[in-house]
Amino acid sequence: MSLLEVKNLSITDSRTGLPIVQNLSFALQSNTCLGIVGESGSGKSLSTKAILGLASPLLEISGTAFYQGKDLLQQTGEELRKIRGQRICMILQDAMTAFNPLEPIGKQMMETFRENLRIPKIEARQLAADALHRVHILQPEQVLQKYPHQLSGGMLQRVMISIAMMLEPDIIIADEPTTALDSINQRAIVEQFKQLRETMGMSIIFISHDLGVVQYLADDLIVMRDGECVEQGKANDVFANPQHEFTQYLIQTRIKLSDPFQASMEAGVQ
Ligand SMILES: Nc1ncnc2c1ncn2[C@@H]1O[C@H](COP(=O)(O)OP(=O)(O)OP(=O)(O)O)[C@@H](O)[C@H]1O
Repeated sequence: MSLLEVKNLSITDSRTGLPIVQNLSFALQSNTCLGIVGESGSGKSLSTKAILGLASPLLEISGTAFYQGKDLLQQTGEELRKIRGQRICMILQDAMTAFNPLEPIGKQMMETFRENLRIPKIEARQLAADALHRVHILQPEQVLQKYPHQLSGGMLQRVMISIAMMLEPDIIIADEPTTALDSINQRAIVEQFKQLRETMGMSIIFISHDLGVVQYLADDLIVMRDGECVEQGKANDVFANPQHEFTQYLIQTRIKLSDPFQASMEAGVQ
């Protein structure tokens, strides 16, 4: 049985009546990575946000998204908040917006752990330090004292991933987590996602423009254009033998854009 099964997800702008996403269906199996690629504005982010109840209330959402016997599209805000904190985590492209700029990173990590894992303060503090250690952040105690603006984008991404690691969700949805990073940081983050799956058994939905990264990480692939899925299948098959002309075009043109990532992979830079 699939961990998450989305059927006929459609999203319409209720102000204009215009469809934004149409009849998107996919299944996420446990301990696999599903890559979602497609051009900008094709509805990749919005589809996953809608599933988690994070889309604007001005959008009309229909279809089903079953997770553990529950249709996420029918849950209350409170139930979805619980699921988001504990079972399905979302990691955003711009890590800076995920943190409160006015509080140190460590305090924010502790609050997240205390709320979702129901552990005492002292344990939460230790967990925050352990979390940073897990993602190879040196001198974690010092980093815990820092405010978000004092850390680089790559570092904040790692912090977000480390929080997700400790919460041990079933699913991590990563929305272009490497787009804002240079190739060395990109490589490190991609390796961390790989580890999440391999060592912690999580399932990942990985949204990206970078076909090289997706090819490296994904087991299954969805290709979106103009709010519709134009092709889906096993990632290896799609990359080896793309059927839809849009996928062929993407693979021919976009794979070149991931040259810096490929080069860093070949050089073995960590
Ligand atoms: N609240 C909203 N109201 C109306 N339209 C919206 C809203 N949010 C997003 N859209 C539109 O939905 C479409 C899909 O946006 P989405 O962010 O999902 O694209 P995307 O494929 O993730 O693109 P990118 O790769 O640039 O992040 C876009 O045309 C966007 O303008």
